[in-house]
Amino acid sequence: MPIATLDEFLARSNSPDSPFDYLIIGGGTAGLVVAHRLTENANISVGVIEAGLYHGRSDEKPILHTPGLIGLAVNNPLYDWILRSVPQANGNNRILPFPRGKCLGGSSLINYLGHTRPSKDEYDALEASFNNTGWTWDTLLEYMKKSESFSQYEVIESRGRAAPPGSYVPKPDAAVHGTHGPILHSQPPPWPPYDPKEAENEGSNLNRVFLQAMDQLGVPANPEPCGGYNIGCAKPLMTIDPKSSLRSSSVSGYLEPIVDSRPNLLVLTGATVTRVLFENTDNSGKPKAVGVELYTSNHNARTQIRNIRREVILSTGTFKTPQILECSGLGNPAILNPLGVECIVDLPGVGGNLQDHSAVSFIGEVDPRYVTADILLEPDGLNKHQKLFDERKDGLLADTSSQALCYLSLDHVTKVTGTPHNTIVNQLEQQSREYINKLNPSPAVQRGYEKQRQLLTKWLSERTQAQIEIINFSGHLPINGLSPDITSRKRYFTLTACLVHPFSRGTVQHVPTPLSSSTESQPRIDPNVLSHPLDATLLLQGMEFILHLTETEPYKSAIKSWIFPSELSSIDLKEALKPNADHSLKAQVNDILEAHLRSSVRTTYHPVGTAAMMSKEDGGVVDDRLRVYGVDGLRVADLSVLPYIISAHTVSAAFAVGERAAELVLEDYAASS
Ligand SMILES: Cc1cc2nc3c(=O)[nH]c(=O)nc-3n(C[C@H](O)[C@H](O)[C@H](O)COP(=O)(O)OP(=O)(O)OC[C@H]3O[C@@H](n4cnc5c(N)ncnc54)[C@H](O)[C@@H]3O)c2cc1C
Repeated sequence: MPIATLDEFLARSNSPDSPFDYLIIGGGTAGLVVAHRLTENANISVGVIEAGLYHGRSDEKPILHTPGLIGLAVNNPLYDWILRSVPQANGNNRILPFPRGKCLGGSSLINYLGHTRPSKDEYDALEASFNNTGWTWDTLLEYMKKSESFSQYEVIESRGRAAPPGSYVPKPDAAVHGTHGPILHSQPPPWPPYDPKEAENEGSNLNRVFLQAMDQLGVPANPEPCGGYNIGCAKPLMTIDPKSSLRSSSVSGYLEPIVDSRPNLLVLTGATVTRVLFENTDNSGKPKAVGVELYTSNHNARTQIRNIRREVILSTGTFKTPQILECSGLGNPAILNPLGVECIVDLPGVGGNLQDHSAVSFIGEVDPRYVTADILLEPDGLNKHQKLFDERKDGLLADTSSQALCYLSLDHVTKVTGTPHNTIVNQLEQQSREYINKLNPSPAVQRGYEKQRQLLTKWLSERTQAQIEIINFSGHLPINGLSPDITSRKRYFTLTACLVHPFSRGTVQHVPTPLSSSTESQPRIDPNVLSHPLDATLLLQGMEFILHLTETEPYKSAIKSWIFPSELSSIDLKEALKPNADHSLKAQVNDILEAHLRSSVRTTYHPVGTAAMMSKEDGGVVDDRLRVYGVDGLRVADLSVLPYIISAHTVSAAFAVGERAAELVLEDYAASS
């Protein structure tokens, strides 16, 4: 695939007859969607600048493209920015990892492949509660469909007919899935397969055990979680090509098919944009974005790209977009001035409002008859599954260790834990008032937060809105430095409780690096995890739910011992979880859970919100056409624009934001041509 050199890129941007109309910064998930759609019009010239590299077509890098190997690209500087938080006061001062894709394809090339969608109300609230015209479930559904291809209706139906009782049998609704989009979706076959002749261990699928136990707890399977109602258990769709069983990403779907055939598109890699350049910064009119400054490590120098005819579009993601805005003089003057950056537009919301799903995992050993991802860590197991994958596109490598997940309303959770709903939400008003005052001195930002808080509070009591997600991973996730014992061929489960709608808000801020430095400057990330007291209360409810799940058959019989937290092994959980349990036994469990929360809470890599699409008076950074307030010629198209986090893993939203951004740009192009 032709990637331009810096000289070629500069030559194009300086050429009098074909400079770029649009310059997209960040060739990640949403950025490549915008590049693809804009260059469908041969009259529009587009440049893309990506800090990472291009890593070849799908069959060239198993570590990126084989589903069963997910996670191996994380922490590898070839593919990952390897960002880190500041120490978290409410998490025992630990530093939390924030992986982010650094490559063409961005985070869609290193993520865990799950494809989920939020509830209808969550997308409708973008318009209804925040006045973002055209941002509703109905419009976003069309963008999600436009980005995707799903075609396995018959395969799933026939597979369902052979499914043993308790298996998850999806019933995809053709009305909510796209069939002609660039991102391929599939439902990988379960492993071990349903056919008893092929199964070495029929009845050894831990996901089935999870679903059966959930059913016992009154949480049914949701056969179509993508249609606007996501409560219940599901085995999610995956961004996996059903023919090759390889990852489908923004680079394989949106870029590779067109890059050789569209002369109006030029891609530069290995170049990190440091700031946006403006004209009219002398108060002679609105500042107008005309180019960018970038840094290339192989030249160890900064260069300027100018002459952008129409717009610069930032698609650098939730952490880098606010950093670039701040470096460009857009942000809170009280933050910019000490950094030595002249503030050209006072936008106090830049870099605030950071949200992510916080999460806590539990790990235990299960009966060795269960087929779990741990097998792939054993040389003979890996060989066997590599052969299955190479010959039949099957086995553990064709899927992501068969995740099954479940979205639960607060009502579902508290029915199981027995905690009265009131005791959870009674303190909320008072706690939130105190929280807002501490959050940010800007009245605009406080107003925006208060609007979000009202929405989140309403959703707390709705049975159609998820508050907790439980993820079942068949295997031992490498968490808190723990790794599985592979020599003795043990098998494990990891159950994770995620907080879906956190009340806490964090920040991302630029940290200056000397111009001569050879390292790229990383932002200061403070997710401020569990800073709102309700978040800890809610997450503890999710954690207690997991204990009930593990005390429910058939999950209970599958478990041999607790690994993480190991203290659970010495507790009679059956007694402790009874409604009339002995007070001191209950207190012992609560102490274990509280300590586990503080020592292991992390996030699930779904950050949003740092350039929020809200009115400027509410601390917003972009309007509903994604234009940055106070300047001309600058838009944001990535997940930093979502004002609040949704009850879904976020890649489907990133594709939808990219599709919508492209349409908005094209509408404005048509109107002004
Ligand atoms: C490890 C991991 C697992 C995940 N698992 C899932 C999952 O299973 N399901 C799901 O739905 N979601 C998942 N997500 C989340 C999802 O992938 C992201 O939310 C989504 O891809 C973000 O898209 P984006 O366009 O906002 O940003 P990105 O895709 O991150 O794109 C930003 C791009 O900008 C580039 N860039 C940044 N700064 C600069 C600069 N200064 N100059 C030039 N280029 C720059 C980056 O290198 C990157 O290519 C996961 C994420 C991670 C990291």
